[in-house]
Amino acid sequence: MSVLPAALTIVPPNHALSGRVAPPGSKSITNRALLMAGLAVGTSQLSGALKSKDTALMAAALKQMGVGVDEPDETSFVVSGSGKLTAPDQALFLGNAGTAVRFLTAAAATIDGQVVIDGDEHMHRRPIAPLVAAIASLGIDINSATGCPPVVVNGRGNFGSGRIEIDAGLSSQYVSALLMAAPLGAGPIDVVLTGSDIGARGYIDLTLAGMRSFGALVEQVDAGRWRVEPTGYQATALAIEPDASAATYLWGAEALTGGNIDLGIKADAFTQPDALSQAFIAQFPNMPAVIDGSQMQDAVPTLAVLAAFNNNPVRFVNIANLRVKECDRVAALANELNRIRPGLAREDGDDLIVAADPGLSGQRLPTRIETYADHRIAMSFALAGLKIGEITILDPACTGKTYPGYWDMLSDLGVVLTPGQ
Ligand SMILES: O=C(O)C1=C[C@@H](OP(=O)(O)O)[C@@H](O)[C@H](O)C1
Ligand SMILES: C=C(OP(=O)(O)O)C(=O)O
Repeated sequence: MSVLPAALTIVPPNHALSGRVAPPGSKSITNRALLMAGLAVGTSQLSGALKSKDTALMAAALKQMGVGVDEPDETSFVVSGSGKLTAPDQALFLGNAGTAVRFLTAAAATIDGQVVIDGDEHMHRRPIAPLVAAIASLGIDINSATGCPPVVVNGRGNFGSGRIEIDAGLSSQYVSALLMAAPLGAGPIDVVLTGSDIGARGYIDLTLAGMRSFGALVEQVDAGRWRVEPTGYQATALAIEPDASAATYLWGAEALTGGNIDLGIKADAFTQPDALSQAFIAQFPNMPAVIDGSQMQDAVPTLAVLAAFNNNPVRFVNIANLRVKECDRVAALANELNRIRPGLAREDGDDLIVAADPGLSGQRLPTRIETYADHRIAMSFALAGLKIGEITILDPACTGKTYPGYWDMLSDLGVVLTPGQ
C-alpha cells in the first residue's frame, strides 16, 4: 500500500494466517548501533537494520552532527565517524522517538558547543528530568524548562568522570543513554541506580552487548552499578536481529487464527526483552490470570488485545511506565477495548484488567479504534480485527514509527484491508 488511507477496516480472514514473514530489524538495536557507529572512529557496516521513522530521525540527527550515513540498500547503513560529534547548526528534531531523544541527550553532552534536542507534541509530554539531572551532576550545563523536551545542552567536549546517579523508575533508556555516552568520558565513569525500579533490564543488556561490539569496556559491578572505561568506540560490522516487539503481532496473529507463521528466527534466539512474551502468547487461550508486564513492556498492548479473547480474565501488573510511552497506553488500551465492547477492560490504579470474552470471535462489532499516534495501539488492535468484523484502525500510517510494512505484511498473509470510513 503506497499511500495509506486515513482509516483501514479489517476483514476477518476465514483462514489460519500462515506463511513466511521477515519482521523488520530491531528498533532498539538499530538506534543503539547508529549512535555508537556515529561516535566511533572509522566506518561501520550495519546490516539487517530497521528503516522506519525512528531510525531515520536518529540517522538525520547524526548527520547534523558531522557523521556520514549512507544507505546502500533497504536494510543497511554505512556509518562513518571521527570519534567525536560536532555541534549542529539547528535543533535536533526527533519526533516521538524515545530512544533517539534519550540516547542523543547524553551523547550531545559530549560535544564542545550547544545542542538543542527537541521532538513533537507527544515528546513534549515524555519526562526527561532525571536524565538531565544526572548529566548536570557531571558539571555539564544542561536544562529542560518543563522536565520534558526540548533540552538545551552546552557541552565542553567530554562527558566528565566519576559517579553518576540515576533514577530510572520512569525509563530504562536513561541508563542506556548514560552508559553509551560514558566511553567518551575524561576518565572512568560509574553509573549508579538510585532506585530498584528500572523497567525492563533486558534493554540494559542490549546496551552492554552493543557497547562491547563497538569496543567499549563496560562491566556490571552489581545489580545497580556499571563501570565504563574512557576507551571511545571503534567502528565495526554488526548484523542486527529482527525486532522482537514486531514479532509479537505475528505470534498474536498465529495464536488468534491457529496459523503457523515462519519468522525465520525462533523466539528463544532473540536477545530483546519482548521475546519473553512469546511464552504467554503460546498459552493462549489459557493465558494466566496475572501477567507482570515489567520485563516486556512493549508487548503489553499485544497481550492485552489477546486477553480480550482469552478463556479467563487477565490482570496486567507493574506496567505504570506504560503511561509515559508514545501515549498513556494503560488508558488507551482500556478505552479502546471498551469501545469494542463496554466493560471489556478497566484500570485499577496502574494495573489493567482485561475481562476475557471468547464469544467476541465471529461477531460484527463496528468500532473505530483511536490510535493516539501510537504505532503499538494501531498494530495490536489490528489483531482484534482478525476475529471481529468491522474493526477500523484510525491513522494506520502511525505504524511507520517502527513497522512501515505492517499493513502490507497483513495483506500478504491474505488479510483483506479496505479504506475505512
Ligand atoms: O531501550 C530501548 O530500546 C527501549 C526501552 C523501553 O523504554 P523505557 O526504558 O522508556 O521503558 C521500550 O519501551 C522502548 O520501546 C525501547
Ligand atoms: C515505547 C516505545 O518507543 P520509544 O520509547 O523508543 O519512543 C515503543 O516503541 O513502544
